[in-house]
Amino acid sequence: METSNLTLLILYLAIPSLLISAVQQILSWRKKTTSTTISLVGSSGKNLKKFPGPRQFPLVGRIHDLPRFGLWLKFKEWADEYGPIYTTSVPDATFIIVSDEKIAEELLVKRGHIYSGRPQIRSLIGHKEGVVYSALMDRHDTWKLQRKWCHAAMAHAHRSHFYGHIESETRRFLILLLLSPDQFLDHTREFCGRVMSRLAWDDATQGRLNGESADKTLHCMSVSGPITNTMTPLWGLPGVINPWYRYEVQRERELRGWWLGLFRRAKERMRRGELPGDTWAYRYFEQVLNETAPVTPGDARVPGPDVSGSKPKTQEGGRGGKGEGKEEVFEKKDALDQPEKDETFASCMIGFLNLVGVVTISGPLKFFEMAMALHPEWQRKAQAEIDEVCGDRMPTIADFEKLPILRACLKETVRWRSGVPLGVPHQAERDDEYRGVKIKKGTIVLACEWTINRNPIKYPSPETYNPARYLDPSYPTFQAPLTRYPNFREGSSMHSFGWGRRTCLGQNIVDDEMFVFGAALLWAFDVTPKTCPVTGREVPIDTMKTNSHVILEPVDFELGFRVREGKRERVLEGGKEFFGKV
Ligand code: HEM
Repeated sequence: METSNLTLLILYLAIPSLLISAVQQILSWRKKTTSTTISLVGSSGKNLKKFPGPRQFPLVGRIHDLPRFGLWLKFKEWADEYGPIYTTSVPDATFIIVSDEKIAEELLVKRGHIYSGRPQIRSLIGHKEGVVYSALMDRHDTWKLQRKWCHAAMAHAHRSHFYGHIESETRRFLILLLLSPDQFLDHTREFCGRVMSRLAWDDATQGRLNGESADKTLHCMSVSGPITNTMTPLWGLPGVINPWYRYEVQRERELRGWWLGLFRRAKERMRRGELPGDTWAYRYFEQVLNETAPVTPGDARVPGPDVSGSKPKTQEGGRGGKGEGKEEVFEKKDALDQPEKDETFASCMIGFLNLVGVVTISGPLKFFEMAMALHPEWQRKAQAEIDEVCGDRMPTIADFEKLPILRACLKETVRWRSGVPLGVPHQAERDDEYRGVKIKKGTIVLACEWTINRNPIKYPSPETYNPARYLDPSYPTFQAPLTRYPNFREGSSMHSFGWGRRTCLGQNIVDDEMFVFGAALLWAFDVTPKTCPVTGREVPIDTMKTNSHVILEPVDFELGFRVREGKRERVLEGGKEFFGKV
């Protein structure tokens, strides 16, 4: 059948479902109008308040002028018009959009016991229930177990500064940049994918796939993704004529199968005593052997105590753990024969942690590369600092305290071009009232990061890329001592990582990974805009051109990377671990 015929057939079949949904909408709208009218007149006879916001239209709310791409820009425009808290709606959902840190704090942190659910993303199957995407689950036992485990695993790895994986992958990245600078966007994302895959399974070869898979998943969960995320009634079409549903079933099956395969391969290596101790998989299997691993809720076994303080199985700078405790592992190997549902639970828990850590970091790193090219004055300041501290050796996390200018450049990058510009939506788990306004269970509360980052009082001249905000005491975001601040774990501007019970679990690795990558890049290379070989002019960079997922990466821009004097040999030397003699 030709595509156009197929489209006609789909539309033809979709019409009854859309009509039914429209009738349902009218009925529920009438019901809502009546109850809203009643609730607007309180027992005292006074009108009750409601939040300001754009005028809502019957059936559609404001769906017609919510762009599928760059939604945060529209939310900022409305914030300028309606203030720091306003309401809007689309069919099936009411939103409260918050653009002020204090209000977000009051709702999402102080009232975290109410506002910590996650709203339904239409095209992502069963995400609220679990077990696949912990960041998108409602606040139930599966989420609690996964969050607790991931939190402890991340904290444990951070104490060893991620076992040197970041430095080692950075050395590989630098050599790739030397060899094929035009592919810097791919190299940057692959770097992030490899760090995560090493941490998860000791399998860096999955790094590229990790990025691609994260990209596909993000597409499916974004407003800009499948049309069924906005035209939600289409999701109700029967499976045979529902290409979006069929695609999603297949995609999720592949994702889970891939994670389970990696999990089982790691388990086999654990049985043979060959899995390094510097991986999250090792940590989990060790807990299974000690019967303290978290298991699927409802399982007869109860999860044991948090074992994050257990002795690390790595040695400084080395792989460690290989073969350690080998005999004991063999003796107890039957304990690793788990029910499939426990394997699914654990493989998704580790798999998702590994997936979420790829583009969340590669987006900000790509923006950092862009910012350095556009602001050579800041690049030079950061390089002067790096040269003084590190000289001929590549920077490592040990240089953290001594490189505040570099840290300020990184921190300002995440403010200037947010990686998660909408924030991640929270959902009211029950009815509530805030500042005299009733908020219904199910309302979606969005603290819009893009707008919060543009508060002119906290961030004067917010559109300007200005790392001095974190270095100069005259700015409201400055914090001392500069040996410690700015960073991505604490202090000012932590709103970038979300709120309350759902706060990001990746802050530690963001802090280490962005620091080492940024410092090493500027140590080895000068980053410039690209010069067109034909015209000799600079190729313009559109700093707003990004994908439009919930997590942003800049796209379609070119840069030049010139190895700095005396650094070529050093870079080649550092890459030997991966490439031998290049
Ligand atoms: C600059 C990079 C990053 C930014 C800006 C960021 C931001 C965020 C935000 C805004 C949320 C939602 C918080 C909320 O709902 O209020 C979140 C959640 C989360 N992040 Fe990150 N993130 C980053 C990197 C990472 C990394 C590298 C990892 C893991 C390796 C990670 C793991 C998570 C997880 C697991 C959640 C879900 C928490 C939950 O729902 O319980 N993030 N992050």
